Amino acid sequence: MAFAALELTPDSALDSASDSITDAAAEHGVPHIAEVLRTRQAWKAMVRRSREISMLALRALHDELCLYPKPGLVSKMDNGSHDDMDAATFMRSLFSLRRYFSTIYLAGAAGASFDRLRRLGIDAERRMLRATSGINTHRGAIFNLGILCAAAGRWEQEGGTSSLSSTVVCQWSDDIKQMDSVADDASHGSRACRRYAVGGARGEAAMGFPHVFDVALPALRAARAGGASERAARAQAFFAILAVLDDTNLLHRGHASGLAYAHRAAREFLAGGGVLRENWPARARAIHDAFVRRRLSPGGSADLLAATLLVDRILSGDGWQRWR
Ligand SMILES: CC(C)(COP(=O)(O)OP(=O)(O)OC[C@H]1O[C@@H](n2cnc3c(N)ncnc32)[C@H](O[C@H]2O[C@H](COP(=O)(O)OP(=O)(O)OP(=O)(O)O)[C@@H](O)[C@H]2O)[C@@H]1O)[C@@H](O)C(=O)NCCC(=O)NCCS
Ligand SMILES: Nc1ncnc2[nH]cnc12
Repeated sequence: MAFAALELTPDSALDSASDSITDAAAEHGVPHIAEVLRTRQAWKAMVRRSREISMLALRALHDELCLYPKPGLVSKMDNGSHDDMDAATFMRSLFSLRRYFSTIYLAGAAGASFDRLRRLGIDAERRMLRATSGINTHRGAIFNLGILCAAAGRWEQEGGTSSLSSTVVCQWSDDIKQMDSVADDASHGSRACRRYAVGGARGEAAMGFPHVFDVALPALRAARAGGASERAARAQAFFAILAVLDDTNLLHRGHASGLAYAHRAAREFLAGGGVLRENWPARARAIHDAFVRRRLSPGGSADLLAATLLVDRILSGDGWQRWR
């Protein structure tokens, strides 16, 4: 997938011209013009960084889609437990979000309220539904990765001193918890949260994404360190999430027994050596087929895998150009 087409031509020529004007203005005693130009330069750097973050979020969603086997879920190999969507649906959805992630990064950098983030998320969901003819592909991802992009904006503005997870909690946890009191009863997820007393996406975000930072990211990095391929490391991270997450999609479709079945299958896969076993793709494929037979689809686990791949790249300094 060449995201280069979406990458903007670096405006380094304009940057160097602007730098020389700034220096001249400062030298000849017109500091306010220099300050204006410096502010303009800082803003342009932030916009460039927001586009890098957007590309990282789109790559994370694309990498999640492409991972196979991924029990019950859509990939480019098959549609998993779904009759209403395929990989093309996810690709249309993913590209409809390219401006959303950069916008919400800038909103976070500017210290936006949760209400502002919420409105951006709702607008993004509207664009997603238009792109997918009404299919819910990434509603949870809009929420999960949107908050993490906003947190990245805030965190980078503050110099990266605290942690991304604590930035989510400090900035928006109370507001996210308040969402419960006005939850939309119509959604599968909010009904599952109430019926089974689980936190769902809101609970995960309000706690600073523990399944990303404390479960999946360590599993991803340990698998890489153990010599696993990138595909295998991503599969290991996915199964680590699936083994423990209260995924409301699993509860919605499979009820408590479906969630327990999914947890057990993932734990057995990991206990059997996970991806460090030679035949892991065959074992993962057997679990995928069993989920499809049961119509189970862990969409929340898929979202948190994408969130993990995004966070991994942000924390590893991945980006097209250093923005400062
Ligand atoms: C904040 C909301 C998104 C909360 O939505 P909801 O009330 O529905 O509650 P949840 O189910 O908890 O979350 C919604 C989606 O989040 C994913 N998810 C599920 N469990 C978890 C979890 N434990 N942690 C994190 N994320 C989780 C999941 O999304 C993915 O699955 C969907 C696709 O799968 P599918 O099976 O097709 O789903 P359905 O169509 O529902 O089922 P079928 O009909 O096919 O059987 C897809 O969305 C994936 O992303 C959950 O579905 C909501 O209140 C909201 O959007 N608020 C407004 C926006 C906002 O506040 N934004 C804040 C700033 S960005
Ligand atoms: N690959 C996928 N298949 C089904 N639902 C999903 N939700 C997020 N990613 C998904």
